[in-house]
Amino acid sequence: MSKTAAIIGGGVIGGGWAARFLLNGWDVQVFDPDPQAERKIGEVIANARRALPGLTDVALPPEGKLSYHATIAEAVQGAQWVQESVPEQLKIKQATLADIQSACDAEAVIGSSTSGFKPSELQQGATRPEQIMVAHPFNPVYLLPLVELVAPEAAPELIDKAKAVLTSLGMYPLHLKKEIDAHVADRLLEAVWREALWLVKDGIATTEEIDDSIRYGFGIRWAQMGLFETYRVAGGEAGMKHFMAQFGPALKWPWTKLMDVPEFTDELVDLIAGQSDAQSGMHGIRDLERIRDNNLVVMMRGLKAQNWGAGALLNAQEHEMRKGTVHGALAADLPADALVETAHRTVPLDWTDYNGHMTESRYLHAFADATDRFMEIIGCNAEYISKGGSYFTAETHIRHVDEVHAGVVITIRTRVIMGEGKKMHLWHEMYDGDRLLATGEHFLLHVSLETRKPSPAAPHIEAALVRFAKGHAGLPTPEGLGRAIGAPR
Ligand SMILES: NC(=O)C1=CN([C@@H]2O[C@H](COP(=O)(O)OP(=O)(O)OC[C@H]3O[C@@H](n4cnc5c(N)ncnc54)[C@H](O)[C@@H]3O)[C@@H](O)[C@H]2O)C=CC1
Ligand SMILES: C[N+](C)(C)CC(=O)CC(=O)[O-]
Repeated sequence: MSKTAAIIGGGVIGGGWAARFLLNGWDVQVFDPDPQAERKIGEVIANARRALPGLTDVALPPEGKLSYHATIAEAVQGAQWVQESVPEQLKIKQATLADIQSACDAEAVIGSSTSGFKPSELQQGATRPEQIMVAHPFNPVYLLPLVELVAPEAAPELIDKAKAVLTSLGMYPLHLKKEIDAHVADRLLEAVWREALWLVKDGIATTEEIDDSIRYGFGIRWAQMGLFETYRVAGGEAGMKHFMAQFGPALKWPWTKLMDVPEFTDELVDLIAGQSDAQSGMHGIRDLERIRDNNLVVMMRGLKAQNWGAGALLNAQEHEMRKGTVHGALAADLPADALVETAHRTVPLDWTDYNGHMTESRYLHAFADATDRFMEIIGCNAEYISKGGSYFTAETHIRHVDEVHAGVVITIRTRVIMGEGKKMHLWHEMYDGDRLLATGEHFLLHVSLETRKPSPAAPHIEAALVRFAKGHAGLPTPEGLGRAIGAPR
């Protein structure tokens, strides 16, 4: 069944939602009265196409279909998810939700992107209040996984459905059981924002100095452990109680201005905007978005390698994406006489270099991942390795045949040239569609991780390897096999 999302309001946040759904294979139907909406959403989606597909090491499904509609009633037709992202004004939101409910499927999830309104406020006057929930995302919606889901009155099945959809989009639904103004994350952000305004107004620090105090320090820390886990570590061996004993008294000192809000005068707005222009005005907004996205991709892929926080979420998404596909299959599920597809992934943003194409070390990275996947296929998986058997690479030869850029989906197909006893000789071919990009020839030895010396592979692994070696022996010899760099002497 095709999956359809309706995006009502396609500004910064609606555009981000449109990209998140579209790039995960959903059809997206947009309504926004702004005549510039199509252009603006197109620019957000273009940014998302650069950044999102390379986050995981498995390619996303083919993009869905994007369409623009003249009315809300038309846009919500057939949608299983309707996301409202109109301006943060209660009256506009309530009127929009009423229009949505008069035309949408009664089974659809209606999510509101509201940063601050409670579901009970949004639901006032609604025909089916229990269908409306807060689904508060974070900018950029196509990269950041968090969605605060607030729906105290919704049926548990609707919540489960909403969680399942968001998870399938690679998002992290944080289900809050109680409604409160500004939910949880914006309460925290608001406290920091308020304090920062005071610091500028009082002439203590500039916008740039405040940003530096975040991005060179606790901002990096928060991205991986949050507040409480970070402070637990800061308590040292004595832990959280010691931390609280040490810093608890400071709560009573005048370290914050709490609810004391600076008056929002033109002077303050000009002061902040002027300092912000001086700090960042040399970059256009789309440039800043791309800088932000590059940094987020690199950070999230770093966390992915650690299998931690937002990175662990990417690994879980990838695991689901592999299920039931050739990328989750094992030897017995695959024909012995055909090359084995060991990778199908998008070239991530951080794999390119100053020449504007995939940098050479990433060819080895991609081939090494393909070898790992082939090892998994023949049974040399994490469990087997934890018991002390594995393969070490003894020799590698890579040929760079053609260029490839970030965002391109590459496929690697693998052939066993020789596989018997301890020896495994693999030949990888990397393609963009039919275009050969590179080949990788790798010779590996099975080893004991205890002695660090070559050792026989377990019988089931050798059998799986031999099966492919025999099946592949009948295929034509690949061009370039066994080649060395023929330097004149
Ligand atoms: N900008 C941010 O950082 C975040 C905003 N939000 C929330 O998302 C919602 C939207 O905010 P933004 O995207 O930032 O605003 P925005 O101003 O960028 O976009 C709002 C869009 O709604 C359209 N619009 C206006 N009236 C409409 C109507 N009656 N029907 C359909 N579309 C209409 C406008 O043409 C515009 O494209 C707000 O509730 C906001 O609190 C949530 C998370 C972060
Ligand atoms: C400023 N804001 C309240 C609209 C911010 C959010 O709601 C979340 C975010 O992306 O920072």
